Amino acid sequence: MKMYYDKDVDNDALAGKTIAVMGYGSQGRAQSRNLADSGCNVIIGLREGGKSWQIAKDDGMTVKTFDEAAKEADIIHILLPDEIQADVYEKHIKPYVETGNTLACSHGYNVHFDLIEPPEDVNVIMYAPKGPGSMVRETYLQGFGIPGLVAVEQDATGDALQIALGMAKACGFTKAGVIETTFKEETETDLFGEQAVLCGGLTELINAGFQTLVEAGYQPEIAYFETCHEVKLIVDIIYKKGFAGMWKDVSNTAEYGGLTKGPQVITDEAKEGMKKVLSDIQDGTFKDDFAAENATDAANLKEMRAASQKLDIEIVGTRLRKACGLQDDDE
Ligand SMILES: NC(=O)C1=CN([C@@H]2O[C@H](COP(=O)(O)OP(=O)(O)OC[C@H]3O[C@@H](n4cnc5c(N)ncnc54)[C@H](OP(=O)(O)O)[C@@H]3O)[C@@H](O)[C@H]2O)C=CC1
Ligand SMILES: CC(=O)[C@](C)(O)C(=O)O
Ligand SMILES: [Mg+2]
Ligand SMILES: [Mg+2]
Repeated sequence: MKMYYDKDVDNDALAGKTIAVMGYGSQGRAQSRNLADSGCNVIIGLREGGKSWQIAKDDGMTVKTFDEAAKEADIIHILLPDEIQADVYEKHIKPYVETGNTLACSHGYNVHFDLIEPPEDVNVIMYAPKGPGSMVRETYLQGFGIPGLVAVEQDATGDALQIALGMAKACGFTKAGVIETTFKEETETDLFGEQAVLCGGLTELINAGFQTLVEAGYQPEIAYFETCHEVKLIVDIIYKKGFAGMWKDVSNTAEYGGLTKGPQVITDEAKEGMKKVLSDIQDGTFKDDFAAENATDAANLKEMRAASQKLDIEIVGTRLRKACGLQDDDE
């Protein structure tokens, strides 16, 4: 495992280079502001008339169409939703990519699954934060940064890795450190993590716990505090001190109960389910499924999103977070 920190970065790696960040959403806004605050020459590529055009302008960014930004850029960093990157690349980026340019991303999905096939005479790099856009910006402003990954798929100019490290450093990631990986490893592990643990698995676990208590007749508010609100508090300990630190911080009662009953909940069957999630990612089943979903205007996703927002835990949680002054109403 090779890890890079601030000290490993050539501070001239980005000298004289114009960076076009395509997209100004969760990652685009956070990374663009970090890059700009670190002294990089950043322009933003967006579709005219979209919501983020004015947001970027209000942030003081130089905003251009995708085509204009791609024409001007030495480094084109694509921070658009994965499902639309290939279309925007083909129509608004590919015609302007020149020999020696750099194509960058923060998730290897489109390159790994050959949905974007860059020309051979450009650098193809990735630097990926292991966390959401909000934390990319928040930790940077705190003078630190979240850890991440860095990968080089193509090195046309001989300094592709240093360009990736320079951008990661400008975003704050090399303060915590970035691990060198490949587009395949980042893509497959990131998809697995968000499906089986961080987003999919965790919400199913929390909701199942909430439903179990409510169906047994306990107050929904207590069920919410116990199975959802407190998850952050426990995970914050794991984040800083690992499992051992958490087990040490909680009561012996919780430690004994957790160690004996945890495997009764996350059973071998759950582990088999995780292996199926991973094999579906590895063999392209998920990629094809996601492409089919987006070919139908993401109808199923919209239906599932609407159903999720109507869950009892969401109703109870919104009410409680407001009552406790915890509700964060930003988008
Ligand atoms: N979200 C995260 O925390 C993380 C994301 N990543 C990766 O970063 C990349 C960007 O993800 P993320 O920041 O979440 O993306 P977002 O969904 O937040 O991107 C929104 C941006 O994309 C533009 N956009 C959306 N749809 C279209 C469209 N059809 N045509 C043109 N522009 C469009 C929006 O512009 P408009 O205002 O015009 O709609 C907006 O600027 C992805 O590869 C993702 O996997 C990696 C790590 C973490
Ligand atoms: C925030 C993050 O790392 C995710 C879950 O992989 C994503 O948003 O794609
Ligand atoms: Mg991720
Ligand atoms: Mg992801």
